[in-house]
Amino acid sequence: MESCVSIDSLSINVYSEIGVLKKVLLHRPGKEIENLVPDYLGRLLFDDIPYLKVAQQEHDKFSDVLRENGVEVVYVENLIADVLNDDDIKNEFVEEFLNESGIILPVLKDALKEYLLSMNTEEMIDTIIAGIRKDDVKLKKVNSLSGIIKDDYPFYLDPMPNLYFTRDIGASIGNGLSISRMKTEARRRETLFIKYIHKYHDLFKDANIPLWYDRTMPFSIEGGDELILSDEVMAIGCSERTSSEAIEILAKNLLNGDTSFKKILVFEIPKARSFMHLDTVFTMVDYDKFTIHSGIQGNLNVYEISSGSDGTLKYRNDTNSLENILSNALGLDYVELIKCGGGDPIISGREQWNDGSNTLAIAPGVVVTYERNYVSNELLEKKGIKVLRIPSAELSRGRGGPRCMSMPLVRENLR
Ligand SMILES: NC(=[NH2+])NCCC[C@H](N)C(=O)O
Repeated sequence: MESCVSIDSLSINVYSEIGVLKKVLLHRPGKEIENLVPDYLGRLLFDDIPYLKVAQQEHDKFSDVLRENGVEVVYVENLIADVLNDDDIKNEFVEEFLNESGIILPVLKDALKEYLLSMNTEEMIDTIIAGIRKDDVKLKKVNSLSGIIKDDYPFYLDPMPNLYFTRDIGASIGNGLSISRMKTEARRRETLFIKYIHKYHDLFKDANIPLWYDRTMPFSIEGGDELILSDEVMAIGCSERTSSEAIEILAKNLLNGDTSFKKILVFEIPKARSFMHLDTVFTMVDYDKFTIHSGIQGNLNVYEISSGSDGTLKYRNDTNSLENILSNALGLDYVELIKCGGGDPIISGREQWNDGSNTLAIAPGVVVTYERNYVSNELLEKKGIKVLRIPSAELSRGRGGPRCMSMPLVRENLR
């Protein structure tokens, strides 16, 4: 992908999983984590409650490691604050947000709107992410049955504790964007941030960024399933979160769009919480090296999608070994699959659960990982990979690792 445009001027440029990372979108976990309570953990997609203070320290360490390695870190909360400093856009956003939160009772909607709009923009964004408890807002007395009989659910607006997994809400693909349609109600509103940033932020609004998929489409797809193997090939997980219908729509738009992409490899993985996205079991760490969780190896079907000259999609079940499928796709003689936890059933079970296969490559052969997955980390080093470890006691409780916690916006193109 040679181009005469300076890469620093591009708002989105991602043609690989491993090209030098220049700019990335994160969210620093905040008060939303403290609104997690045992009764609603499952619905909010958590298994435990992280200790916020330590989770923030760990997240700051993550962003420090990225900055020390030349990556520009931008935060969702700051970009959306830039956008919502315009009063009309702020109104539009709050209105849409409340509608999507299922707030239909007019008296409640007015009260929440007034409550939110009484705050400064930054405070309002933090509150929207943290959730609004019922005892935060005083409602006008209304003479209605629903005003008298109350359920004991504590929130008017649910918290969004998963927002620190920015990977999932969208995916930069080439110079375009796929805005996710999240599978679960718990995460669906998160993608409003991406919608507004894409539509209104100065960094994006005039850049003519094509949308390969949009959040309003009816089938679910999440960024953790979208991997850019090269400037010609993507891998997409057909998983617990990403549907075959969504993959087809994205494939049609991308493969028939004005891009270099020619093929999508669809990895059909078991639909299970511990394998929720493809990147929980498979990530790229170097030109010819991948991490893999052995739990999927026997259970993997791979289909290739390409586009015919008339724009119709063609499908082929590729029954080769995964190594052969990947080396063919990348034009290499050989690729190596590095097993999470060395393939030992206990170690790999434990380390994969804590995202041992979820590496974030910041350059070919250089990855950020959780330090707790020490067996997988040492193995990566033995294979010549440079491993930058970050602390993860609290962050890992959300079931996502460094790749899940980052949405690359700009990577250098590979030579
Ligand atoms: N790309 C990923 N693997 N993301 C992990 C997301 C974890 C989050 N708790 C969820 O269930 O949605």
